[in-house]
Amino acid sequence: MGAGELGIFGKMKLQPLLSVQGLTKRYGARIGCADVSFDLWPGEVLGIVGESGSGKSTLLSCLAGHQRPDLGRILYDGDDVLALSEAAWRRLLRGDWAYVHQNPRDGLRMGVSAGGNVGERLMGTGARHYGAIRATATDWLGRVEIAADRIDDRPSAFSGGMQQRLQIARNLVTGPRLVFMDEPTGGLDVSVQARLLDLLRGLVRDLGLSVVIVTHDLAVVRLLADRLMVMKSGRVVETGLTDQVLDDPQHGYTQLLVSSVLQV
Ligand SMILES: Nc1ncnc2c1ncn2[C@@H]1O[C@H](COP(=O)(O)OP(=O)(O)OP(=O)(O)O)[C@@H](O)[C@H]1O
Repeated sequence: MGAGELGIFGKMKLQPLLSVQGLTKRYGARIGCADVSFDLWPGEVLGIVGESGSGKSTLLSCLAGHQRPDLGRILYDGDDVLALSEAAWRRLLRGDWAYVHQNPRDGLRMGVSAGGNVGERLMGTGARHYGAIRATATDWLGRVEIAADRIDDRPSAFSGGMQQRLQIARNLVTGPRLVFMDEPTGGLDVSVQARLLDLLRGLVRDLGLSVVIVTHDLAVVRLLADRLMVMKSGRVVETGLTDQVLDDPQHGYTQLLVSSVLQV
């Protein structure tokens, strides 16, 4: 293939969107996560599962820039994100990356209206026209099944499920390419969880999102994740296609996890 032909393809799908190599984070003598490596391809959903204390949150917080790993590399679109300038980091976090917290209060501004929560993130990427921002916010509230007449209400007046859907709208309004999710359905009633999962699945599919999702709930990854990574004591013990791992687990720990013998 000549150089001209390569140019046609550019960066498109020739490299992973996210490439993680040897990521390690210790808390003193204790291991948070150790030597974690994986690639995430555009449009792929990777589920990270494991019992409490297995290192899922540590890994996610290092990936999303909430903590700095002790060792390892994180490449996003080929760029070393640990070497980015502050300004470049902020740009990434404002638009291209999104983070859905387990507790919507951690991802929303509770004193700002629902429309303001969505509009604020849009403004962070340069949107300035009030009418256009409000129209986009209204559209996004609709996409997460929040009635347009709630646009001026504060999230504190919303149910837990609505707050979580609003947090999702706030995150996705900028059209991020990479979304981190930390137990997005945790702490919700079972029926609310089912509706949220359905919504998330539709959005992920329609928008072609690349997602890293951490959960202890295997039903969540069964529905959402293309591929699974199983963690134990900070290390990856098994990876594979979701159905393969759940239906035919190879590692003893995964077998326990799947048979629900482990308290996760
Ligand atoms: N801030 C911290 N200081 C010290 N040790 C920590 C800290 N955060 C996590 N750890 C330790 O790191 C290891 C991994 O914990 P982590 O919270 O990442 O696991 P997890 O799989 O996300 O668990 P959970 O599902 O309960 O959140 C555990 O041994 C934990 O005690």
